[in-house]
Amino acid sequence: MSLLNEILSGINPVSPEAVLQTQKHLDNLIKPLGSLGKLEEIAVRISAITGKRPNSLEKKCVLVFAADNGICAEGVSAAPAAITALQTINMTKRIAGINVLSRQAGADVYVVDIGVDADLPQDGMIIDRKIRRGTRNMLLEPAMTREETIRAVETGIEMVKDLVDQGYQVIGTGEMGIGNTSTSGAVIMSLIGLSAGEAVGKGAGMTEIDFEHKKAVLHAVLDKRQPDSGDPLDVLSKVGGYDIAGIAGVFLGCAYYRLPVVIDGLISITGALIASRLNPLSVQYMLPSHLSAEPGYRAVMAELGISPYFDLDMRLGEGTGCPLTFYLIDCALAVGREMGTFEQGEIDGSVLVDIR
Ligand SMILES: O=C(O)c1ccc[n+]([C@@H]2O[C@H](COP(=O)([O-])O)[C@@H](O)[C@H]2O)c1
Ligand SMILES: Cc1cc2nc[nH]c2cc1C
Repeated sequence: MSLLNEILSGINPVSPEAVLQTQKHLDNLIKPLGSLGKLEEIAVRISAITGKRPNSLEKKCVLVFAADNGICAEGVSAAPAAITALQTINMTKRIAGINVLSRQAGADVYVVDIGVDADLPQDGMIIDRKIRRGTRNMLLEPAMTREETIRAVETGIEMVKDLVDQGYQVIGTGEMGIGNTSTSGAVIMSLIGLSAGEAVGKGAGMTEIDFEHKKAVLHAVLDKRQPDSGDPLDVLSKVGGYDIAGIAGVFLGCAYYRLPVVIDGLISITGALIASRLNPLSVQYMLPSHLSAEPGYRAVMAELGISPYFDLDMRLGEGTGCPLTFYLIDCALAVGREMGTFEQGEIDGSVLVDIR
C-alpha cells in the first residue's frame, strides 16, 4: 500500500471521552460557566486530540513549504517570482515575519524547499525536498503530474513523522510562493464551486486592473483544465501547487499521528480543504488561527465547520497566524492546569446559571 493510502486509512476520530472530561473540569473552575469562551473550546479540542488531560504543548514549530508557480508567467502576481527564492533564504536568516512571530511564541521554524525554481544554498538551513523547479503553467498544461502531486503530499506526511520523532507536539502550516493565492484560488473554485471573485483577492498586492486580469486567468485555467471536483488529487495536480500539496500532507500526517495542527491563511486552508476531502476525520485535528483577508478563506472555513479565533487584517502568509495561535493554546492549557476549582475558591458553583 502507498504511504498516502496507509495514512488515509489509519486516521481515527478524536476522543469523545476526553471532550466530556475536559468540559466537566472547565465547568468546575472558578468562573461563570463557559466564560472563557474560545479558550475553553481550544482546551477541549487539544484534550480530544491528545486523548488526555491535563495538557502542555511545549515543543512547537511552523513548517514552511516554499515553491514556485508556473502560472506567474501569466501576470497573476505583481510581485516578481524571484521573491520566492529570496524570501525563502531570508527565512533561514531568521529575519522574515514568520521568524519574528515564532520567536515570540517560542516556536521553531523549518523551511522546506518542495519546488522553488532556483538552486538554493545547500547550507543545511533549508530542508531540500525539491520535486521540481516550480509547477508548469496551468493555463497551458496541468501544473503537476499525479505522481508528483502524491509525492508532494507524502513529503508533508514524512515531515510530520520526522517532527513527531523529534518530540514536537503541535505544528503550524506555512508557505512561501509568489502566485500561490492564484493556485489556491483555482483549487477552491474547483472544489467548492466559487467564482474567482469569491475565491481570491489581491494576494501580495496588485492594482485593480491586474486583479481583473488575475480573475480572468483563473476562469480560463478552469475552463482549460476541467479538474474533476470529485477527485481532490486531480484538482490539486491540475491547478494546485507543490506547497499546497505538502501542506495537505501535513494535515493528514498530524491527524494520523494525533497531533494538533494549525491553519494559517488562504494557501494553508486550501491544503486543509484537500486533506478534508481525502479524509474528513482530519478536520478534527485542525485548529484555525486568523481570518485571512482573501475572500475564499471564509467559504473554506464554513465547509470545514470551524471559525477563526481572531481577525488582525493579516495577509502575509508564511504561517504567521500559527505562532499567535500557539500563544492562545498555551493560555488555554494553562487555564486547565492552573485555575482553582469552586471548592478551592470556596464558591458555591451550583447557584450559577448556564447561559451557553
Ligand atoms: O495566506 C494568505 O492568506 C496570503 C494572502 C496574501 C498573500 N500571501 C502570500 O503572498 C504570496 C502570494 O501572493 P500572490 O499575490 O503572489 O499570489 C505568497 O508568498 C503568500 O505567502 C498569503
Ligand atoms: C516581500 C514578500 C514577502 C512575502 N512573504 C510571503 N509572501 C510574500 C510576498 C512578498 C512580496
